[in-house]
Amino acid sequence: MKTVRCSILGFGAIGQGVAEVLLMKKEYLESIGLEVLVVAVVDSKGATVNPEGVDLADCLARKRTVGTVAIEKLTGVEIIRSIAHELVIETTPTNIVTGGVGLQNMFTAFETGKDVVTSNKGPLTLKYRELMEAAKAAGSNFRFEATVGGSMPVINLANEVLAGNQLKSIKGILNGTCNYILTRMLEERASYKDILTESMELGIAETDPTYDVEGIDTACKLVILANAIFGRDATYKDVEVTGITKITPEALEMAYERGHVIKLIGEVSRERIHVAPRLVPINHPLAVRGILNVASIDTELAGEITVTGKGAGPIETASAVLSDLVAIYGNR
Ligand SMILES: NC(=O)c1ccc[n+]([C@@H]2O[C@H](COP(=O)([O-])OP(=O)(O)OC[C@H]3O[C@@H](n4cnc5c(N)ncnc54)[C@H](O)[C@@H]3O)[C@@H](O)[C@H]2O)c1
Ligand SMILES: N[C@@H](CCO)C(=O)O
Ligand code: NA
Repeated sequence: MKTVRCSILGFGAIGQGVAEVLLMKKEYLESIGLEVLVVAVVDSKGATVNPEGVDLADCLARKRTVGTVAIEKLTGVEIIRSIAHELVIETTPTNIVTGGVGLQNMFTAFETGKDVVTSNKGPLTLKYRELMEAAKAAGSNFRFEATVGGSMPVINLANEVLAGNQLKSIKGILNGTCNYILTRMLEERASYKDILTESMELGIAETDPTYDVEGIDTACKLVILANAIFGRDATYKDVEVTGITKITPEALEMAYERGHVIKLIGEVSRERIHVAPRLVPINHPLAVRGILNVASIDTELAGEITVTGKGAGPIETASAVLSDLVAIYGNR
């Protein structure tokens, strides 16, 4: 049995989803020879630490009742430096202005030779090249399938499953919150404000939901795809961005009467990165509903390959974190 010691930095919707999935998948992980021991859980107020393994069920219960896991006043960086472990699971909020605490966590993880699996888009949007170089210099694994499309495989699909195939573009819906809002505004005439509030309660919206509705979140994901799949050196400023805040129920209904839905469509190629609301025919493969994401990958050898799946949500996103963890440590 191989023991993988890890920290979970950020214990909101996704950090808690990861904890639940690690509890659910304990037997499966053992069946492939892995014992995953969480040695520290950190939120904005502090940490729970145990080098022998924290009690995840207790952390989840305390987070729900008391609102924090803080027992010790330790930050992510302090945990990374002081507690022996192999893997940092980084799920703090996305911040595309400074990279947030996630950027420091990731650089410190690589500095100390640790692997990183993350759902946090900020650091990858701002400093992709620097992070890759730091990971490479340290000989660390760095995987981030959860950053784009949540549970929907796209980064590993493009780079691993489709290896050798030159890719021309990726086009699709990469924000679950916007798709949920647009779907329910059209189908139930629900109010924009109510659905946005519900999205926050469901744990699918960003910590700052303007990131979702202004198209910023989709832009970040396109930057990650541009860098990770198309070999570009892009940052947020390379993206043309329009969000969904000006879409009215009347516009959605008028489009529908003419056989179309309005979707927030992102597209990335070697030449251009852009996101904006676009008309999509009702029966088109990109016309997915609710929190679903979809990505159409235009390939050199295989034509278009389209995937769809839940783009947000704690357990769904944790499924991508789990697959990255297994890809690093499992004997597949
Ligand atoms: N919610 C989703 O469906 C989803 C899906 C894919 C990716 N993501 C990304 O995953 C990350 C987490 O999203 P979330 O929905 O869980 O956000 P959230 O706001 O629910 O949780 C963020 C957590 O980070 C903690 N935190 C804040 N500042 C911190 C600090 N300085 N040190 C330690 N912890 C700190 C908060 O206490 C909270 O526990 C974000 O980067 C987001 O973009 C979210
Ligand atoms: N807020 C994001 C989470 C997934 O990255 C969304 O709604 O798609
Ligand atoms: Na994904």
